[in-house]
Amino acid sequence: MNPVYSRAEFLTSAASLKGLPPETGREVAFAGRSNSGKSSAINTLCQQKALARTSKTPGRTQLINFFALDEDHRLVDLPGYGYAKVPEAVRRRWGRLMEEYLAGRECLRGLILVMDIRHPLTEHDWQMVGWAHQRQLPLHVLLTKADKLKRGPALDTVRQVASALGAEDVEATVQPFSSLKRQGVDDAHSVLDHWLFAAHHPEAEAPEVL
Ligand SMILES: Nc1nc2c(ncn2[C@@H]2O[C@H](COP(=O)(O)OP(=O)(O)OP(=O)(O)O)[C@@H](O)[C@H]2O)c(=O)[nH]1
Ligand SMILES: [Mg+2]
Repeated sequence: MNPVYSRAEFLTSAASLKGLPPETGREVAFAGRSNSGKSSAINTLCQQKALARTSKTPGRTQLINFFALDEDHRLVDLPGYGYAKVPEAVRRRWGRLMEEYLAGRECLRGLILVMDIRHPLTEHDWQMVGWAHQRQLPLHVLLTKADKLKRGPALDTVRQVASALGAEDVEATVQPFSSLKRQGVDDAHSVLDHWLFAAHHPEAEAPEVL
């Protein structure tokens, strides 16, 4: 494991786009329904118990939480969605904040979409997929709480989700994950390493004219 993850520290919380930290380096955001296990996944991937606050009560916080791996690399815990008891005005505000963050944040290098393996691809999940697709942001799906299903049904769900995304022409990778059992940690680290730390490919850029 890349040692930067275990060195992660809370950086800041933002309630609006004005509160975002400066756009230095790269970041990867974790989005998902309330209670899907985003904060738990961040803690598991960083080998820390209480880096991101987890809760049995969904829909508590509407903040974007930033965790610094080092000066130039961040993991971002986005506010959860889909919680029925949230008032309409809060929901609308959430939509605007997410859309603007996802569309405008240039240092954002990829989106990890976290879904409970027993309830994948809700309407709001598709909205996140759509926003990522619009700016061609790489997308990786963590199907969390995989410990709640037997291996066969879990793998079936992985295939179903991959094919549902493929049918909409969305390029994405999909994996089972469990914070409880620490399942899928290496696969998720590979994706993060690639998005956050892989070198740019200079050949993909326009050649300099001498
Ligand atoms: N069995 C099991 N439970 C999990 C797993 N991951 C998270 N949970 C539980 O699910 C609940 C919600 O987890 P959180 O990580 O707080 O979920 P969240 O997506 O950050 O929720 P919000 O911050 O409200 O959006 C907690 O009670 C966790 O203990 C997992 O892999 N397996
Ligand atoms: Mg959370």
